[in-house]
Amino acid sequence: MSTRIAFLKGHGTENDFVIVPDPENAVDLSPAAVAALCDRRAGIGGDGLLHVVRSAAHPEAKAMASEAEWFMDYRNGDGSIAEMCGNGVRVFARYLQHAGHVGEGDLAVATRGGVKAVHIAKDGDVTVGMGRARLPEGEVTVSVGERSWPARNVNMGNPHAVAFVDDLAHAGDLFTPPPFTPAAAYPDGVNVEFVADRGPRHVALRVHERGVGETRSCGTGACAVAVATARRDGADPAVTGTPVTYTVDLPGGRLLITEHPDGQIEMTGPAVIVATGEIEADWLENALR
Ligand SMILES: N[C@@H](CCC[C@H](N)C(=O)O)C(=O)O
Repeated sequence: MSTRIAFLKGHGTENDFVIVPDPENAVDLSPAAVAALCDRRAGIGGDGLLHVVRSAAHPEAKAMASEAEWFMDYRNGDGSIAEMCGNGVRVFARYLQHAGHVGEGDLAVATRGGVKAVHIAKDGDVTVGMGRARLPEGEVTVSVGERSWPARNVNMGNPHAVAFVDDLAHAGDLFTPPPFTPAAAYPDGVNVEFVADRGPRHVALRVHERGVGETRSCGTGACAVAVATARRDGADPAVTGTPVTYTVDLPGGRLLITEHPDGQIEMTGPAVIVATGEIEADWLENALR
């Protein structure tokens, strides 16, 4: 008889994830297995996968176990590993609540980008403390087809290139990675955000996610965009002593990003569990042949 592996499906502003609860880290999730599960036609489908493991049971998270019981082992849809996923943390927290591991209020989640403070509000929104942005110096250029734009290099634990455009349609087809220069700016690839103004402290973006393609939302991308836009507009909370909040519209919904005077960034938005099910282990084995 075929064994089955429990899974859930969830999304945060339509950045969607296959969720695999595996407290003792017993499920073998090779890059090929993750890519098969995230395949939208032959698998379950998702931009990425959230492997839910007790921190104490994962070699990369053991050191964080005293601060955070659960580790978000995040994978991109192509099976690659990323340092951080902002929407993923919110959906991960929603899963922990759904499974009865935590209630509303505050919790800590271990990630490859460190321990993140999360708040599950009564109204359903989930806020995550994303840490500080790093803004490496240097000129970066990104291209789509014949067009090129200067971009701001912003690191939110994972790398981003933020380009301001007049019209989001100019970014064209973002399924394939937009080429960038210089190559040395992003030795491990990059997430690319195209941003257009919508009003005071209000922007809209489209994104190509490294290891995925064009997605309908990217949490770290929204944070990178808020910081890049604030600096472009001459707003730096570290200088003024006043927090700055940007409304960021993405194809899949809206995120609110606040940067505090100490540089800490908070992101708030929805996180939804859509379905629960079982993966046929035989199917997965065959898919990997
Ligand atoms: N969707 C995520 C970002 C996921 C990681 C990214 N594709 C990378 O490779 O860095 C988010 O919500 O932040």
